[in-house]
Amino acid sequence: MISGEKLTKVFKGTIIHSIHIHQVELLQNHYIGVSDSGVILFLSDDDKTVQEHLDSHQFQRSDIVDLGRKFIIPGYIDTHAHAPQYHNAGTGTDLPLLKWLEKYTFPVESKFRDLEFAEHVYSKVVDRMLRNGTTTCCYYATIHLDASKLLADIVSRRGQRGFIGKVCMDRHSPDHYIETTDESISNTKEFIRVILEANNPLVQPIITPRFAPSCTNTLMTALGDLAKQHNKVLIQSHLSENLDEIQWVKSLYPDIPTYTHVYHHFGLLNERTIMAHAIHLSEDELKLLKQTQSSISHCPVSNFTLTSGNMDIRKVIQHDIKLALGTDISGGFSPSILQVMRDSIKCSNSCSFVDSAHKALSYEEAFYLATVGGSKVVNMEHKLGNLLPGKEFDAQIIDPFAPNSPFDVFAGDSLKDIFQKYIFLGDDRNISQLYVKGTKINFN
Ligand SMILES: Nc1nc2[nH]cnc2c(=O)[nH]1
Ligand SMILES: [Zn+2]
Repeated sequence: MISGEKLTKVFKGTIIHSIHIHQVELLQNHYIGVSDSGVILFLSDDDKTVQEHLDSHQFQRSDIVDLGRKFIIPGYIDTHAHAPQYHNAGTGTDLPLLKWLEKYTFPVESKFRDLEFAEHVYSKVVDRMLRNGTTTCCYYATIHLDASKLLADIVSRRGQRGFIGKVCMDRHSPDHYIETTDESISNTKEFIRVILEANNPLVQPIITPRFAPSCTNTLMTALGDLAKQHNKVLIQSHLSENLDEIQWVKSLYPDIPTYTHVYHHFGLLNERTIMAHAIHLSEDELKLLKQTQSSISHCPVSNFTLTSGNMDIRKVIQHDIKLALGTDISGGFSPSILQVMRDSIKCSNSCSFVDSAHKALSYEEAFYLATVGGSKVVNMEHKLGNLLPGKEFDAQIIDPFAPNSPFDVFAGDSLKDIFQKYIFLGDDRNISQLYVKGTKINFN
């Protein structure tokens, strides 16, 4: 038992979560108890054990919430999303990365100097992410300090867990959307200071060089130094997404062997680093990511939409690189990690068409990546990812029989069938309740 904690919530019914990449546990007739501080105190189907917990906390059996035909799963972890780009989600899907950045993305991001506009879009994106079951999100904001603070504030007010990055870009960017090197460094320092001082354990800063081409060597060096100084703060960037981008990096750094080595050169690869996309990596680059304990955020919806390519997920898993999923709003058009899970399976299926040795990703593995995988990538596997005792209760109550549910359950369907139908066909209509650290989120 975890001492000193007051038991405030007990649910009885089906709990579904991952322990290992190949294994989803479907636990029926279980009890899960949550403390007032949002920590899971027990998860058990043993009557005697449960009764002892209830007795020691003087918790009345009549206060146990029976889940009925609903089930509890962990909240989803989106390890790569651009909050300002939510404004464009579902549009501008006709261009590859570099043209897409120039035509659609930089123009919309530049509008976030206007705090009223920022408040409007940021409130919508955080609500939309929560509505889709994302309890933790790694957000890129924009270059604007005030709007980035505002995003952190909105995430905090709505009760989501978030890593918020003020984007850094001091070169190769349009005149209307660029910062000086000094501004980028001093505003990043200020942003980190303000977020850390706010002292909300759910909301953390994340160091965010947009990608190597948009940061000068001076800026990259300063961000590497900052990462060393703040040795708990995560780092996020983009890596090897598009062939033209890779060529560009090669021309900028002819003396550095690979794109991945560029980040390493500036001290930006370590166990706190999340690299989005990482599609076209060589063996040496995969080895470097593993050696530095850096992570990959796999963003297949975006990779299909921007025609960036198929990441070979099996290769990444075989290299034992920390791996999770990202929506990459709005390169990816969907805010739903369920959609990302489905596209990760499709991407892997299509890898198997050209490589018969490629074992396609299962839905169980995709679910693991969306939950436990995410927790490892944000270095919070001791607190998040599944519903084991001692972890924090970031959870979704899923109702497969919700009114207007997008799928049907038939008499012969097993629990496993129902869960699989939810993974492939479910959506926000199936989310009955959402919790972050034991606190129920009110949907707007
Ligand atoms: N998908 C994606 N790739 C990028 N590379 C640099 N910036 C971006 C971005 O905003 N989205
Ligand atoms: Zn991105």
